[in-house]
Amino acid sequence: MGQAITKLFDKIFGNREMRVVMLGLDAAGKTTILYKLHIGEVLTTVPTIGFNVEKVQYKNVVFTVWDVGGQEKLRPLWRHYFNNTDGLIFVVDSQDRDRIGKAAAEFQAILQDPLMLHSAILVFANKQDMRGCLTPREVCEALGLPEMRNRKWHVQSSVAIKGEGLYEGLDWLATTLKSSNAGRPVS
Ligand SMILES: Nc1nc2c(ncn2[C@@H]2O[C@H](COP(=O)(O)OP(=O)(O)OP(=O)(O)O)[C@@H](O)[C@H]2O)c(=O)[nH]1
Ligand SMILES: [Mg+2]
Repeated sequence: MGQAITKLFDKIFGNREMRVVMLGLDAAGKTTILYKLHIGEVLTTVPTIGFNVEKVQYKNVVFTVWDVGGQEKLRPLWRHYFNNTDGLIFVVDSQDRDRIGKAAAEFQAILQDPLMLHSAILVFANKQDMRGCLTPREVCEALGLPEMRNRKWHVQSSVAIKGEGLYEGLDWLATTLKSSNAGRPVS
């Protein structure tokens, strides 16, 4: 009995490991976000060909974050990262008004993949420091999130180069994933 309670307690409050895939068009700021979270610094990035993967600990959740290159020719490869994914982080360059429609089309395509039907969705409306950018609400509407039923989603305003909004986003993801009992206990 005591053991069963301890196990239950661990399941709810113990450390958990979550697998997260971070996608978005090229130059949205994915790699900047990953390394700001991982080492606390802004690195000079080059366009990602392939992927970067790092572990990021937040509170008692260890996120394994896969940051996949967003150039057009690389996007068909995204689906290879969908398996066993607990959460999707979709990064939008809020200043790139010309390509918000393209970002929305790619976003909708990801969500329709059978492997992604149950993943929680965190959107970073990034580059909020840029003049004339779309507001987080505009990004939310452009992506079609308000019409989305039966999905857990959240739009977080961010400035990756200053680290603003990043931990707030992870906080939502950690809380949401834990409440749906996603992820695996850390062994
Ligand atoms: N002003 C501003 N620039 C940013 C912000 N976040 C990222 N950048 C810049 O945007 C450029 C692209 O950032 P990356 O992190 O390389 O973009 P990415 O999404 O990884 O791009 P791919 O690897 O090609 O898919 C870099 O010059 C970053 O410094 C931000 O919040 N504000
Ligand atoms: Mg990159």
